Order: sequence, then structure tokens, then C-alpha cells
Amino acid sequence: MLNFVTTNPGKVREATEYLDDDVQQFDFDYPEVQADDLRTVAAEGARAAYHAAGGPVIVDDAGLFIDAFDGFPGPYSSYVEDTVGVERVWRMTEPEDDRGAAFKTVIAYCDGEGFEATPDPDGIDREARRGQDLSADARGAATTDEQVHDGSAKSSETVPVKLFEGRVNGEIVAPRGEGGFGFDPIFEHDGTTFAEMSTEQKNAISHRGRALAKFAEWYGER
Ligand SMILES: O=P(O)(O)OP(=O)(O)OP(=O)(O)OC[C@H]1O[C@@H](n2cnc3c(O)ncnc32)[C@H](O)[C@@H]1O
Repeated sequence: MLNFVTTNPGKVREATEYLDDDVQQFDFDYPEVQADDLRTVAAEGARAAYHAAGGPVIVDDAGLFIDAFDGFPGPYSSYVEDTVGVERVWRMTEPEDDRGAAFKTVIAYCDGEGFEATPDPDGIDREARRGQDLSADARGAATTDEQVHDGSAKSSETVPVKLFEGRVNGEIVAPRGEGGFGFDPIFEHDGTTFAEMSTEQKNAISHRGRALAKFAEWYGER
């Protein structure tokens, strides 16, 4: 059994599509380190959660990155959703010429074991790496004790963590749709907002779906 460490049942709903009955929600509000990149937050969260759960865990740190605001709210998306709110993020973006945005996620897996380094970064979304923002994330992680080249994060003093990334591009629009969670109503991809999609439709293209697919493939081979 795999613990999906999150306070957000919406994330678990999406993960069960990939991991069937092997996944359960572990409602643990891991301490989010002050960091500008998702990788560091996810990796440190997975280590803390692994110690709390005493078994294999995955942590998903995600965010909405709006181009006109240099990636804001990014790693602070949860806080901004709670304080500013989804509707006002739309109204802030509305006057901008460029309403482009991306959802990104980093899934961190930790089971207390080490991982073999792979020369080809199968845990890294190549599309994401081409994107400016995730390159910045990768640079940020490289300055910490994380090892990023093979998609795993290691240091001599900490428990190894394996990272899987996903990204999807879209546009910020006026809220539409009742499904999903968080910023889904204002994130449009190919003419449809994420809140107008079923979980299956969203998973097929979303940041989390892409990261989960990579994780599920790697996990299934173990
Ligand atoms: O930390 P946990 O407990 O997992 O739950 P959380 O919801 O606070 O999760 P994050 O710290 O990863 O914050 C991600 C925020 O980014 C936004 N977000 C991430 N993925 C999203 C998605 O698929 N759809 C809509 N909003 C999303 C939403 O505001 C989330 O609260």
C-alpha cells in the first residue's frame, strides 16, 4: 500500500486512476520548506512524511505559474487560493495581454531505500525541462543538496527521493465549470477549462496525469 501524503482529496482522486487500490490518502500536513521550487518542497516533504508514515509515500507539490506575473503564484498557489481566491486571480490576469499559464507538479517518492541512477532522465518531463520555468526549478534544486540529473534526489546525509515532473500549458480565463479543484475553473486548455473536464479527461493531459503516468510506470517495474 502506498500512502499519498496530502490534505487534498482531489489529488488522491486523480492518482487512483493510475494506481488503483494501491494508493490511500495519508492526511499529513508536512512542513513545507520555504523554497521557490517545487522539487525542494516535494523532496523535503516526502522525507518528513516517510518518517511519519513509516512506509512508502508519495508527495505531490504543484502550482499554477502565470506568465504575466513571472510565474506567480507558483509554489505559493495553495496560499494564494486561500487568501486571494480563484476569482480574483482571474481578475488580476484579465487586463494582461498575455494570459498564458502553466500547471506544474513534482511527485516525490520515498521508501527509505536508495535508487539506481539512470543516465537517461526518465523521471524528468522533457517537455517540462524545455520550459523556462522548470529549468529554473531544476537550477534551484541543483544548488541544494538534491541530485537532479537522473530524476532522483540524493545526498549523503538524507534519505533518497525519486522525482517525477509534469507540466501543461494553458490560458487564464473567466471561471467556468464545476469539476476539479483549486484553479481548475480558470485554467483553459484547448478551449475547455479543467473544471469542465471529467477526471479522466483532465488526467489525460494534466501536469499531475503526466507525472503520475511516469511514476506508475516506474513503480510498476520495481
Ligand atoms: O500540500 P497538500 O496537502 O498536498 O495540498 P495542497 O492543495 O495545499 O497542495 P499544494 O501545496 O501542492 O498546492 C497546490 C495548489 O496549487 C493549485 N493546484 C495544483 N494542482 C492543481 C490542479 O490540478 N488543479 C487546480 N489547482 C491546482 C491549488 O491551488 C493547490 O492548492
